[in-house]
Amino acid sequence: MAGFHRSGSSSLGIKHEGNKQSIIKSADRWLEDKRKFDGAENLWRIHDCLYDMTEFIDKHPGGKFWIETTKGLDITETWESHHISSKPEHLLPKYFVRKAKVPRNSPFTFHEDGFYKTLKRNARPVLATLPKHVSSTSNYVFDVLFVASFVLTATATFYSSYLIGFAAGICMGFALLVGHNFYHQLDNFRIYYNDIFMLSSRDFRIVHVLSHHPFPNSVSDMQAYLVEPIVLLFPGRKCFITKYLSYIYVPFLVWPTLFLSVHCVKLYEWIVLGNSDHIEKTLLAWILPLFVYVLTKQPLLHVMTMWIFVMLNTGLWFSFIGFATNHYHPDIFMDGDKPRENERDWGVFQLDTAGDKTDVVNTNILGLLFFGDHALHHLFPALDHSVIQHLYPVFRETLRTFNLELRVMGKGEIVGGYFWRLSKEAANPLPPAL
Ligand code: HEM
Repeated sequence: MAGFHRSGSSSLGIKHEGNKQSIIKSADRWLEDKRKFDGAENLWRIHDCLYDMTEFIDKHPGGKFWIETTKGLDITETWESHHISSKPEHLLPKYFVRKAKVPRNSPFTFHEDGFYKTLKRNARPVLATLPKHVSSTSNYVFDVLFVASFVLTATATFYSSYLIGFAAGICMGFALLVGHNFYHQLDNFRIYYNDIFMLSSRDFRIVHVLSHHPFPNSVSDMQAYLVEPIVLLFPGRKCFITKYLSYIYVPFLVWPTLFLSVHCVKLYEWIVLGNSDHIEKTLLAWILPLFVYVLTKQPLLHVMTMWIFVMLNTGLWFSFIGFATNHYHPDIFMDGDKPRENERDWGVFQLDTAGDKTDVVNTNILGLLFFGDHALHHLFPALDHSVIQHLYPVFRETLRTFNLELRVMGKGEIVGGYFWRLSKEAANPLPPAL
């Protein structure tokens, strides 16, 4: 138990070195570390086969990014969960190169008669009956929040109102929470809204889509160890400061400054260290202060002060809803806890590591704003929030078939559970149960 998060060992048996990195972790380091253990031999690995997808990069209907970024990785989990139709399976043999030489660095299974594959098959006919425009609600909500964030920030600056600045921060926080819906989908222009609000679309797609989603709460989940050793979520020995003071410094210091700190590190790497990789995406964040400066004609210092104030509130709101919820209640499995003995179905693991909030299950817009319908989103991340609503009947039926339950908790329980997790050292000795 002691020092688990520092040694990087995993009760699931996953090898990864990510949590040995410095405080501000780099998404590219995560990719590098994973390549070392995936046995993909500079190709693309899916289950135990290797494929050469080079020719397919520009042809991928889900966009170039996914294939280009994942060269040299085992993409089994992401591939399985981001496609529901059987089209990709039929296409795959065309790119087959050879069998992999080493076993997968992942304990998860996708058996045809297991929970996840059964759910996927059950979902297909439901999805086929849904009209195409069903997902447009999310687009409208995101567009409105995007425009409102600009208007509120400009108004706050013009009237020097920190109250309006606070509202702008909340609005932008919601915009980023809704924006999360779009990261998983095919390449689309709306992901750049997030860059403008200081959340790098490239980094977040790696940290969240390629790392957190396939391997939630495991040593390979970069989101869970992102700010180690300041925020320690895994079981293991914690020093006095992290154990007793994180209740204070996490919500009042780490959350508000999250985006600004990462942004400053990126600027430092560019200006001082000369690393200009993807710098154009980082610089998109300056569109907002530039717009406010030109529109309001206020002194630059005032524009910058208000922008920073808005971003502090954005970080706070986004982190409060995003991090303090869903994954970290001490009853929820965290790598280091005792895992299930014989059940390694990937879908069951998603249920073991995700919690749902009582008041945002099956509520469409509320779900979109507050990270609701979390378990279903984890099972089908590429589906728009407005679409996953329609899967509840087959989801519940499949849960019954496999004698499983959806883990639903009250808001207070989830938030309290997060802070309890910050100080919890002992690993859970019993496997998770649903
Ligand atoms: C990291 C790996 C991958 C990710 C994250 C990913 C993601 C996606 C996404 C988001 C879509 C759009 C889904 C939609 O709008 O309904 C998609 C579509 C698709 N992808 Fe991928 N993809 C990956 C790898 C692959 C690979 C290796 C293949 C090769 C067979 C592939 C074949 C397809 C096909 C054929 C579609 C169209 C599916 C359909 O029309 O039903 N993808 N992918």
